[in-house]
Amino acid sequence: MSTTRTSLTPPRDAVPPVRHPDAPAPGEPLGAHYDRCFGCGAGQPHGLRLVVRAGEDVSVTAEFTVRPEHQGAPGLAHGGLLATALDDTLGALNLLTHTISVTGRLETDYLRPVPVGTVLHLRARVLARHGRKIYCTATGRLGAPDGPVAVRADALFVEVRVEHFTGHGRREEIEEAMADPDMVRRARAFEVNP
Ligand SMILES: CCCCC/C=C\C/C=C\C/C=C\C/C=C\CCCC(=O)SCCNC(=O)CCNC(=O)[C@H](O)C(C)(C)COP(=O)(O)OP(=O)(O)OC[C@H]1O[C@@H](n2cnc3c(N)ncnc32)[C@H](O)[C@@H]1OP(=O)(O)O
Repeated sequence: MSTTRTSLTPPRDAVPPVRHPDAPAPGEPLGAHYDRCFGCGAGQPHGLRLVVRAGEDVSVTAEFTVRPEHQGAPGLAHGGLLATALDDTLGALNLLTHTISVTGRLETDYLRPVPVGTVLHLRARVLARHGRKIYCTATGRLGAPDGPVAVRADALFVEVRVEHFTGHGRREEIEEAMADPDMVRRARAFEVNP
């Protein structure tokens, strides 16, 4: 892979994103894309347990409460975990567009420290799409949806087929996921999305 692909600015002929007609209404919880996801899964005891909701247009909101196990310095959240929270919130946009895409590039700005105990209010939205490339952006605000911005990210997600997971994931987790009819139904439904 080339290491020179740095632009996160959508090209001129990128198209606006489309919210899928079956996407949950604004304010509705989106649930986890995978129960054992480190970001949003309820079945992941060590995870961030993000609570994600559909937003307006092609956007989502999420809340993340910073716990003591998330520290990088005394009393402050670890930057990598904050990037994870942004990444997972961006990933939840898949549930609005009915697309399966993965992070290709994530560029994060850390603007303010985030103390333990903070509720970080995250918002992500898709800016544009160009072929398989999905350009999106996210912010994390301290304490309230209109609080000061502590972290932000621009990202490029790349659409993949379900074989991305079945071909690369460890066999035992893939078999477990394939045994879950909801998971398989969702994956297939997303794949036929034009
Ligand atoms: C039963 C199984 C169920 C499976 C699940 C089903 C349903 C769930 C539904 C949704 C949930 C889906 C995902 C999870 C969501 C959230 C979790 C948070 C998000 C993550 O945490 S997700 C993990 C981290 N993520 C990775 O683990 C990716 C590793 N990586 C790769 O797998 C490849 O690298 C890939 C696929 C990215 C590309 O590979 P590829 O071979 O398919 O495509 P290619 O390289 O040709 O790129 C195509 C075009 O993207 C441009 N491009 C690519 N990479 C770029 C970069 N870095 N910078 C700038 N541009 C880039 C190229 O320049 C080209 O552009 P152009 O078309 O203009 O030439």
